[in-house]
Amino acid sequence: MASKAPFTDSDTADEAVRSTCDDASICKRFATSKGYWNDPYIQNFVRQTGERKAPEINRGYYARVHGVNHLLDAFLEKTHCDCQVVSLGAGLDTTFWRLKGENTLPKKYFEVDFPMIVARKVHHIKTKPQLSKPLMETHSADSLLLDGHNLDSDRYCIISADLRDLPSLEEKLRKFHINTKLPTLFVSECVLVYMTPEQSSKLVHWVSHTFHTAMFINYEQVNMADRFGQIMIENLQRRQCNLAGVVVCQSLDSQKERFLSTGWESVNALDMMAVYSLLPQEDISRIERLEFLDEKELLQQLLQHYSICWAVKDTLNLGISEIGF
Ligand SMILES: C[S@@+](CC[C@H](N)C(=O)[O-])C[C@H]1O[C@@H](n2cnc3c(N)ncnc32)[C@H](O)[C@@H]1O
Repeated sequence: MASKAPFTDSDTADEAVRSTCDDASICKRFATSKGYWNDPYIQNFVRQTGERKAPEINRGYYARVHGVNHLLDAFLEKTHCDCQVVSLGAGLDTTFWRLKGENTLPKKYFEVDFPMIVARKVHHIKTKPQLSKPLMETHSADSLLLDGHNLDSDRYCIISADLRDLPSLEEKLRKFHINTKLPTLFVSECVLVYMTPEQSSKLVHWVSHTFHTAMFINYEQVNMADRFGQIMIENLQRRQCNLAGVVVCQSLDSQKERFLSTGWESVNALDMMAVYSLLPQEDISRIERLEFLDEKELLQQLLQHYSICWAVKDTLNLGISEIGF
């Protein structure tokens, strides 16, 4: 009889990486409860805990969510939603429901994460009408697949896969009818940093060589070689969370190089301090009135240690290389 593989270090390491999904959604839920932005869906995935988050954390998440959404919405506009979106390491993200509510859904919205995270997400979708109802509205045929490991419908698909296993990821995306000829946006938020540089390079190389017209938005750490960056690394290591790809997070140039060396036509990168200053200032004034911020310097340091990098390959000449802040 085949015996079950023993529990390994990599199981512990992957468990620590999966737990970052809860960090993100708990922080997003807290920030929305304070009024930083509106997300009526996230409460279905995470309960409000008594734990408070510091104002600089809330502002950091505001910049992250608005920065990524700004680029994502621009891509949907340029392609008139005649496109696909693939959210890598999507966790408990709620963007599908936002886009459904705003009537800007792409042709199909894909998400990928580890099987355990997908199982949790699918369970919430099955049991919460606020999540399942919009999904059913976008689904015409009676071929909705909803098992513990995947969800597939006309417009929304959640796939269990390990992003480090490219052949398996590709097979699953094709099984769920990804169309490599349709303009496709890939999004990752603090995901590639948990893979080795070789693994993330292979992934971004595969995207640029497989999709005719594509964009990749990557939000993650930057300037990690300084003292503040070292403290961030040590804090995560204390939770057994190893940043296997941290060498790519040394600078904006090293972030860009990952894409320039893998066949993308144009690449841009900004740290989140710059993004924060380029977001609509009327809304920034509103959120800055929500909570008193004592530690202005800490906010600055935090924002200088995260970045958005976006890369484009525009074979169809849709003008997506013009997208920016
Ligand atoms: C920091 S969380 C971000 C979640 C979500 N995108 C958000 O911003 O709310 C990172 C996510 O990436 C997933 N992830 C990391 N490495 C992965 C891998 N090799 N394969 C699949 N998912 C992975 C984790 O499980 C987790 O859900």
